Amino acid sequence: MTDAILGGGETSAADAALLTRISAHRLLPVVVLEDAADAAGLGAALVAGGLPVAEVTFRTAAAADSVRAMVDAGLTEPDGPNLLVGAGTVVTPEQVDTAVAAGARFVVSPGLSRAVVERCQEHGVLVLPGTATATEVQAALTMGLRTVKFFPAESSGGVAAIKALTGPFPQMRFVPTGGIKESNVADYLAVPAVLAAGGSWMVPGSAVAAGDFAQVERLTAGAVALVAGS
Ligand SMILES: O=C(O)C(=O)C[C@H](O)[C@H](O)COP(=O)(O)O
Repeated sequence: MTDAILGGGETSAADAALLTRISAHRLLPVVVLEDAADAAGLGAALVAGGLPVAEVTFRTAAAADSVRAMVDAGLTEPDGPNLLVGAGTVVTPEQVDTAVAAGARFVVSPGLSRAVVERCQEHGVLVLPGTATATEVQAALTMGLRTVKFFPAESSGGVAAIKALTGPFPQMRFVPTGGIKESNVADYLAVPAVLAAGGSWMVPGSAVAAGDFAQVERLTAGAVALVAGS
């Protein structure tokens, strides 16, 4: 198989650079914000905890404003906190437009949608669509992708499933998400095909709602320490 047959290899240099950053952090915090007023504090807590990356899920009405608030607070400044902000739970092309306009640098989907992938490609924004089966991974490959989310990771076979998928798809890299926590994250990160692991345990909704960013920072620092070297 060649890249020509498969619709082109991944990625622009910009996408490759973002993947390198995500890979270096090893973790992709999945953030749910009900109120954009909490976004800057939450982003700052992630930065202070040593994990300057956030996937802001478009499950809430506050998502786009939350992304914008992080940008407006200066958190994404390359010479400053250098927080890498993306959008999660993006399921329609219109949401891609909204997320990109708000300042999202990457887009994550729970599933694989050609319409979403193509809209991201039109914007030139990195997309990590969800896959859970060989059929979906193969479809992503034909869309020119080489890195996908593996979701929902634990209930889709976990580490064993990812290892099995790397047999027929040695060129694919995975960002497993869903059911990953402190107790199993190292098992995922030990798989060479795993670029980073997504999770929400360092950003509990209760702490965010209470404005307890010190707790978020503590949990984030703990997560960073846990995966150091893995
Ligand atoms: O909605 C999406 O697009 C998602 O990305 C779902 C999240 O990946 C999971 O909700 C995170 O899973 P937990 O770490 O188990 O909380």
